[in-house]
Amino acid sequence: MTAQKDKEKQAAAKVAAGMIKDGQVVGLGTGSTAEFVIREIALRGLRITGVPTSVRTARLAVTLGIPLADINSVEAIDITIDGADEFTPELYLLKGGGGAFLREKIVAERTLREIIIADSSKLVAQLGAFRLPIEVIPFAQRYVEQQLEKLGASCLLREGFVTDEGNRVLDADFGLIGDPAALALELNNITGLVAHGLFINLADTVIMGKGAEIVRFNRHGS
Ligand SMILES: O=C(CO)[C@H](O)[C@H](O)COP(=O)(O)O
Repeated sequence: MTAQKDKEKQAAAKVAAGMIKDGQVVGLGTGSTAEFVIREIALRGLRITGVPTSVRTARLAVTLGIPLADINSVEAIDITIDGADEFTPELYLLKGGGGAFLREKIVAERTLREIIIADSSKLVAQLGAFRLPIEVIPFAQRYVEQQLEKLGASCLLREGFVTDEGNRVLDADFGLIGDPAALALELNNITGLVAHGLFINLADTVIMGKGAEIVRFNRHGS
């Protein structure tokens, strides 16, 4: 199963790498799927400047000889390739299994094209089988938990995990999420909640490996 998933991830990564042009500023995602595209960029000798979404990704890129830029030194990011834990055909994403979703979301907000690559297990009709990651500043942990409980979630603290920004992650179970856009707005209003893993209207395209095929999903109007 894992071998099949890896083949699908790799096939999607190859297609995504083919969308990158020399000279571009490229957002580099985090996770096992994103790793395939980072390796593919190095393998093809693409002359890009990478903007990493995590310390983990930065380390991998440096090891592979990919030049990096600080996000605050670039005016725009041409294209970003990242993974997701779940996505719907409408291109709502649930991200953050790897805990890098705050930086991933900032990079996604700043990129001209957000491309998500995935194996076929990530496609769902409704988000929420995967717990929703929520990044909180340590001081607000209990307060945010209480607010999430009021919204119907049960939370698990990701034990022993600290984000690249020094924060904690709560993995929240909301059950299946009927209206991700509405939930995202509610979460955005909680003080001390730094980021959540719902990506609404951020992905332009999902490239999914499915067996020997590649299936593309495009956001309406993008
Ligand atoms: O959001 C993420 C990290 O914060 C990853 O994209 C997501 O967890 C998917 O990971 P993988 O490609 O290993 O399945």
